[in-house]
Amino acid sequence: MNVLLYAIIGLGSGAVYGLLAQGIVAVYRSSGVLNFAQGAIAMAAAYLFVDLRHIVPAPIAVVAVTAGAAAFGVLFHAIVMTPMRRASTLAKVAATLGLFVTLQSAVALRYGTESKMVPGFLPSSPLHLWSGAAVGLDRLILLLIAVVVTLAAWYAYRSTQFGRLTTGVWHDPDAVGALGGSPRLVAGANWAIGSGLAGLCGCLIAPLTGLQTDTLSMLVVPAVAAAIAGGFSSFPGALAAGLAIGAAESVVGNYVSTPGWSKAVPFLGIAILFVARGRSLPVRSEAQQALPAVGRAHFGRTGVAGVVLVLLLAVHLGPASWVGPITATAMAAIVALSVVLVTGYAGQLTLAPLALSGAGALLAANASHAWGWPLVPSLLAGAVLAVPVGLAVALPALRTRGANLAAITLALGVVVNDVAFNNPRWTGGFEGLTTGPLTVLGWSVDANLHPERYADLVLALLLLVGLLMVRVRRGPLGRQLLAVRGNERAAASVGISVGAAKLVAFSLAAFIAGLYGVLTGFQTGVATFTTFDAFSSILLVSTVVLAGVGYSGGAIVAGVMASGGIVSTWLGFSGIADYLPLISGLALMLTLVVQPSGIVPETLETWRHLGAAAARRLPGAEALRNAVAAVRRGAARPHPRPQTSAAPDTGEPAARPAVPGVRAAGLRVEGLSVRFGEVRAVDGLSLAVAPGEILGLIGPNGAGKTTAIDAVTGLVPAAGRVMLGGKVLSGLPPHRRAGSGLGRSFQGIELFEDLTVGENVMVGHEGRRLGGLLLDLLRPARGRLSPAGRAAVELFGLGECSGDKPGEVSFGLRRLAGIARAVSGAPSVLLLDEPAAGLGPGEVQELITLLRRLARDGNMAIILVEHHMEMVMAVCDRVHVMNLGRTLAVGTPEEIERDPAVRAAYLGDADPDAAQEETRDETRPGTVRQ
Ligand SMILES: Nc1ncnc2c1ncn2[C@@H]1O[C@H](COP(=O)(O)OP(=O)(O)OP(=O)(O)O)[C@@H](O)[C@H]1O
Repeated sequence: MNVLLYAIIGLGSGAVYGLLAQGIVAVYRSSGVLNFAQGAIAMAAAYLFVDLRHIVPAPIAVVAVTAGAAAFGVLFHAIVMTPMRRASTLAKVAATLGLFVTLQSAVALRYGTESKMVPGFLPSSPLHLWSGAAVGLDRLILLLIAVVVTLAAWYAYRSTQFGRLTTGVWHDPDAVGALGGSPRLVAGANWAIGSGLAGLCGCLIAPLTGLQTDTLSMLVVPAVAAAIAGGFSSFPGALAAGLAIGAAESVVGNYVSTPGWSKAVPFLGIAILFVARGRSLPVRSEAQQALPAVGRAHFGRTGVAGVVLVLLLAVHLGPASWVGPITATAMAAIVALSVVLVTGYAGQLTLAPLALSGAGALLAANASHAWGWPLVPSLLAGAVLAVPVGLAVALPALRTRGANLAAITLALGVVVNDVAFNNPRWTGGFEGLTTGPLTVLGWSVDANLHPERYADLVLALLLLVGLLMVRVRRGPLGRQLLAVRGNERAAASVGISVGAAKLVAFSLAAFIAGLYGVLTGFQTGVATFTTFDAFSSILLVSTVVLAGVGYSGGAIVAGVMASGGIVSTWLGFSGIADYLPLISGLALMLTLVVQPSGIVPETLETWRHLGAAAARRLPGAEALRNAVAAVRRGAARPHPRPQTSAAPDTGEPAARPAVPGVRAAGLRVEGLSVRFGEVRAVDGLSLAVAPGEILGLIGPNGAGKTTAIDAVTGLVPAAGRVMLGGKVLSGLPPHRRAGSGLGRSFQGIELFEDLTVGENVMVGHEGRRLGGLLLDLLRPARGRLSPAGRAAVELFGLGECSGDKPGEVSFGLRRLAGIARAVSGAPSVLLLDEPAAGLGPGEVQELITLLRRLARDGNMAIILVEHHMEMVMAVCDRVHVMNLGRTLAVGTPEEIERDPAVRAAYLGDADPDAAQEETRDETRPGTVRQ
C-alpha cells in the first residue's frame, strides 16, 4: 500500500517530466532533432519567472515567461537550426548541446550556482490519502495541467492540418510545400511549442525543486527518457512514461537510502526497455543520416610526433607557467581522441565519455589506495577496468543509434555520476582517496613537486594514443568502423560484424578514456571524482564536435580549447576565464552554423584552396600546380592504390582474370516468408540456383524481390530455410552468411561514402577478419587487396578511380563498384539487386558480359533482380517470376516471355483475374517447375 502512496506523491514531478517531454516530442516530430537544451530552457525560464514575480502577479509571470520561451525557440530555430538543416544529425544535436552550455553558463554567471528556495504559487493545501499521508493540491494541479496539455497536443497533431504538416515536414519538406504549408514556419512553430512548454515547466517546477542551475538543466534526462518511451512520437506515451518515472523515483527514493538510486532505477528501466525494442540493424526504409566529415590521418605518425615534440619543447624551454596549461591540453586531447574514435570514426554518438574516465579512475584509485599501487600499474588498471564499463555503455549501441543512443548514454552518465562518483563510500568523500606513490620507474612524477615530469608522462601517453589512432584510421579496423558508421546494413552484407565493430570501438575508447581518468584524477596524489559529471561530458563532446570530431587533429584542437588548457589559461590572463563555458557554447553554435563539420576540416580545406591559389600565381605556376596536385592526390591516398596485376602491353586487349577463391556452391531457398505487419512481402518462396547459373528474379514493383534478397542475406527476419551448398544459413546473422559465401549488391548502391572506391572493394573481403582486428593494431596488416579483390577491380575497370571517393566518380562506376565490392569477397552466390538501374545501353551490355564471365569462368551462382527485361532475357539461364510475394512462374526466358500469367501480372496486357488465379496455382504445369 505504501508503494502506491509514494507513487502518487511522485506524480507531481512526473507530470513536469511528462510536460517537458511533450516539447521534446513536438520538436523531434517536426525536425528529427533531439533538443538536449529543453531542460536548460526550463532552467533559464525558472530564474526569469522568479525575477518577474517581484514585478507582476504569478499567473501573468507564467504567461509572460511561457511566451518568452516560445519566442526564444522560434529565434533559435531561425538563427541556428534553419541554416543547419542539411547538416549531420550529430551537428544538430551538438547545436542543442551548445545552447544547453550557453544557457547554463549565462544563468550561472548572472545568478550564481547556489540553490535557492522558491515560494509556491499554486494552492498547496494537503489532500489526505491514507495512513496519515497527504499529497499537496499543487501536485495534483500539475498533473491536471500535464493531462490537459497532452490531450490538446494529441488532438492537434492527430487531427489538424498543422499536425499533418508537422509529420511531413521532416521526412518530406517538398510535400509540405505542395500542400500549401511552409516547412520553415511549421518547424518554427514546433520549436515555439517545444520551448514554450519548457518555459511553462520552468515556472511550475521551480517551487518544487528550488533554483539550481544543474538540477534544473538536467531535468532533460527524465524528460528525454519519457520521450524515448513514447517513441519520440506519442504525446500520451511520453506523459505516461514521465509519470511512471516520477512515481518510480519517489518509490525507490523512499526504500533505498543510497544516493543516486532513486534516479538511476527508472532510467535504467527505460534504457533496458528501449534497447529491448531496438534492432541490431536499421530497417531498409530508415533514412541514411548525414554524417560529419572524417579525416584520413593525413599527417600520420610524423604529424602526431611533431605536435608532441612542439609541446615537449614548450614545457622544457618555455616559462614555468606554460607547464600546467600544456599538461591540461595534452590530457584533454587524450580523452578527446576517445571521442573521435567512438563518435567520429564509429559514428556512435555517446554523451558519457567522462563516465568511462571516472569509472576507470575510481576503480584504479580504490586499488591504489588499498594496495599502494604506484602510478604505472594504476594507469593500466584504470584503462583496463574502464573497458567493461565501456562495453556496458556499448550495449545500447548494439540496438540503437543516433540521437536515441545519445539520450541513453546521457542517462547512463548521470546514473554513473549519481550512483558511483557521488558515493562517499567509494570516493573517500570530501577528502578523496590517497593514491599510491606517483612514481614511474622510481622517479617521482608528482604534479605538485615536478610538474614538468608529469607533463612528460602525459605527452608520452598522448604520443602513444595518437599513434594508435593513426593505426586505427589507416588499418582494417578504421575501414570497418567507417563502413559501419556509413551504412550498417551494407557493412553487415560484406561480412562485417556490426556489433563486434562497435564493441571494439567502445572498448578501445574506454581504454583511452580510462587513461585520461587516472591522469587527471591522480595528479595531486589524492584522487577526486568531481570532474566526470554529465555536464562536463557534454562540454567535452561539444568541444570535440566544434573542433572536428572526425579528425585526430580535432582532438588536439579540442585539447587546446579545453578548460585549463592553453586557450582558457590565456583567456584567464585576460580576466575572462569565467566566461569560457559561455564563450564555448556560443562559439559552438556559431561555428556549427558556418562550418557544420568543425574547425579542423574547414581549415584544412581553406589551406588547400590557398595553396592552390598561390601555386597559380607564382612563377613556374604550372609545374608547381602539378606538384601541389600530386601532393594532394598523394595525401588523398594514404594507402597505396590497390595493386592490380598489370598486364604487359601487347597491343591486344588484356585477358580479364576470373575471380580466384570462389568455392562452387549452390543456393537453395525453401518456404521463405517475410511479414511486415499485415503485409506478406514474401510468401513461401522456394527457389534454387546452381554454380555457374544465372537466375533472374523478376516481378512487378512491390512483388517482394528485394525483401527476398534481404531475407536470404539475413537483413530481415524470415521464416523458411536458406541453404548454401548443404550448409543451413537460416538463423545466422548477415555477416556470418556473407562469410559463408553470400555476396550482394543493393538497389540504392549503398557504397561506403567515407572510403575510397578501392577501400570499398577492400572491405568487401576484409570483413571476415574481424576477430583479428585488435591484433592488427599491434601488427598492422598492409592495406592490400586479396586476389579476388584485385580481380574485381580489374574486371569492373575500377583501377583508375580506386583512389577516389564514391561521390567523385560517375554513376555507372558507382554501380560497378557496388558489385565489385560484393565480388571481392569471392562469394559462391552473388545476389544483385537491380544492377542495371540508371545505366546506359552500352554499360548494360558491358554488365551482361561481366555477369556471364562471373558465372561461366568464376563459377558463381547469380541471382539477378532486374526490371531491365532485355538484359534478363539475354543473360539469365532461368527466370523466376514473383507477384505479391509469391511465385508466379519459373522457366527459361523464352517460356517466361510466352507465359500469359506473367504478361498479365508483370507486363499488364492480359486479364488480371487470370493472373491472380495463376499466382495461387504454383503447381501449374509448363512454366512452373519446382
Ligand atoms: N520495412 C518495411 N516495412 C513495411 N513494409 C515493407 C518494408 N519493406 C518492404 N515492404 C513492403 O513489402 C513489399 C515488397 O517490397 P519489395 O521492396 O521487396 O518489393 P520489390 O519487388 O523489390 O519492389 P521494387 O521492384 O519496387 O524494388 C511491398 O509491399 C513493400 O511496401
